[in-house]
Amino acid sequence: MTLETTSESDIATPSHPVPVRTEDGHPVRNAGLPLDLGMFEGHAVNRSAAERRAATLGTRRSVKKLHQAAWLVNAIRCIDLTTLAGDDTEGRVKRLCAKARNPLAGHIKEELGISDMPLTTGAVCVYPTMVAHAVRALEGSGVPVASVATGFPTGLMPLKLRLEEIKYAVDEGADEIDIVITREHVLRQDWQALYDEVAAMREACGDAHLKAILATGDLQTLRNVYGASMVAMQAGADFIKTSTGKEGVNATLPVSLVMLRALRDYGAATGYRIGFKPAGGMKAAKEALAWQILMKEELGRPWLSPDLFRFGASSMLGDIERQLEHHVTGRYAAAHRHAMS
Ligand SMILES: O=C[C@H](O)COP(=O)(O)O
Repeated sequence: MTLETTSESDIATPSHPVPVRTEDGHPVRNAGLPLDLGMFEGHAVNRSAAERRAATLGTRRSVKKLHQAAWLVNAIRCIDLTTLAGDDTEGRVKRLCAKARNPLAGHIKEELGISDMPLTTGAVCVYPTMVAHAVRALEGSGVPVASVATGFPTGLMPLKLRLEEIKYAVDEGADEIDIVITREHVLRQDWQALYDEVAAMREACGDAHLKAILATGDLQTLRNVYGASMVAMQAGADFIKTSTGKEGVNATLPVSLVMLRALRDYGAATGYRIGFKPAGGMKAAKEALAWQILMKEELGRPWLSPDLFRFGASSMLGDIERQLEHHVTGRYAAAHRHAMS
């Protein structure tokens, strides 16, 4: 099974290359930079060009039918399987973790010829008080636990408490922390305040990786999206993420394109490879295809791996499994058969 498209571009050669992996094989973490407004102020974003570019992704037949199954299996590897609901319970988290360990039914894996492939989701993503349940349920699986923190989803809490929340989630065993930024800092163009808060959050994370949720649906302009992406990376974010899933508008392809261009520009300037996580509202397998095509065409093959790419989704896995079942049997299963995703 291969991941083929009609076109692909690799990230520009960085002017300051850094090693891609550490000696023990882990990706080198972004060390950040001092705040540098010159990297984004005055940067124009052409909304209609971004929308036109995004619109072609869903319509071009750039993933041939034969390869679609491989792309869908790859999407599973990159899902942060998520539950972020007010009525979350230990039982729900345990069921989600069981699905993360074993995301695809045995007969589908068998028909696809991947029975021996160790397939899991990229992570499980939960609220801080659910982290310990997830850590226990995922023990020995290698599936990381991600926790939202910092007053998710709005972030409107004193910074001291937001930093305490990060430390709590890390102490409970979270490997990754999905923080939210203060949207007002972006809307007021107070880049120093944004930089300082994300840098403090990165420090509070310690060894846990920081994913910076920009809540792009609240940021008003694509220029703000580009600036916020750049400042989050300068402050040391390991991933930039579009949305909480709770804004009026969540992940969209045009916004993702702007974030990826920022990520590419930051990579070209520093050599650091930053991850990207579109999140919120993605439910269909065809969306998993469109986003992966975007990643491959904008950044190249390394950004098709869970080290550098995640989907934040509570209900996309079910449709992916359904499409794969159709691929191998020619029939669609009822949606409730793949309910826990
Ligand atoms: O970070 C993940 C999102 O909260 C998931 O959003 P969703 O429930 O719309 O898939």
